[in-house]
Amino acid sequence: MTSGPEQQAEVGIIGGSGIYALDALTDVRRVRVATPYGDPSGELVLGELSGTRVAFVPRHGEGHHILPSRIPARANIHALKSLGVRQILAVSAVGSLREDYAPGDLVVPDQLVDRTRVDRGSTFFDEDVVVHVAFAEPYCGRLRQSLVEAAGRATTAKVHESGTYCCMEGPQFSTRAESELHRRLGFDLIGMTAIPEAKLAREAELCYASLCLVTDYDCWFDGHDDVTAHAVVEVMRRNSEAAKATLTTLLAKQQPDPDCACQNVLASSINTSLENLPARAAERYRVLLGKYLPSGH
Ligand SMILES: CSC[C@H]1O[C@H](OP(=O)(O)O)[C@H](O)[C@@H]1O
Ligand SMILES: Nc1ncnc2[nH]cnc12
Repeated sequence: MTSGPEQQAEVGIIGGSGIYALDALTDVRRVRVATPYGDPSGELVLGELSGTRVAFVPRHGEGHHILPSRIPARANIHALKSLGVRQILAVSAVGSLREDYAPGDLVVPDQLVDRTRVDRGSTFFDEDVVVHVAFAEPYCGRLRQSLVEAAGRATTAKVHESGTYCCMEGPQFSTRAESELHRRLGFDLIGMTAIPEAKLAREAELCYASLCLVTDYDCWFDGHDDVTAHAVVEVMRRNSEAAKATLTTLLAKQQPDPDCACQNVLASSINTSLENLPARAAERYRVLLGKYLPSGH
């Protein structure tokens, strides 16, 4: 683990489309963090927000050059964990699949459906150790509640307390038939990035919640323009202050809960005996499994 309090953070913030920096951070320093899973999306920005040590990473990289299928989510989450982060707040632009979730609204999703198609590196534990984490509730309930309250206090935007986020592969947006299908399947939001981020945060025993900004009605709604990338970024440009104000307000009050189930999930999830774990595996997984490794490792 990286040492020195100035190299540590309590909360990780992952920025999405339109959120490539946090201007309100003070005492800022940039760090390059190496991980067993390669390089994160870029340097991590360490700083203080509302008195909380924060580490920020824009998932698409600065200048938005990483497509959803190639986001190095394992490296991003591992890097945040190695800096001491216990909670992750993720920000995303999403399309809406229902009329009452309108562009400009904020949504804190409570459910997630994985409709990605390619291997995005969706587990840390891909050799020597087999882990099956519980994922019935993919987001941390406590952190979601804090986001909902903070958004209500910090903005005048409409805040929706729940929703099912469907993660598609992209990078192309949906056809009209797919958009209709997603609606009929009961999904509320469409995006391309919550998977594998949420799965990996759970495996890393981090509380994880997402603040979604509705940018469009995808392409199902007669009378509304079909989504384009430029339209998404333009709506984000107009509404990103609401997301940033929500984060600032949340961090002024939020305390990590060491007893949260998210932070102890591996206690009931590791199938492999760690007694005779090869040394190179212990090394690879030290940041993630440290507290479960037998002494001597
Ligand atoms: C720029 S439009 C499509 C792009 O926006 C969303 O990204 P993020 O979740 O990082 O805000 C969507 O998932 C796509 O990656
Ligand atoms: N309509 C849409 N589909 C997929 N990802 C999105 N991100 C923002 N709007 C989106």
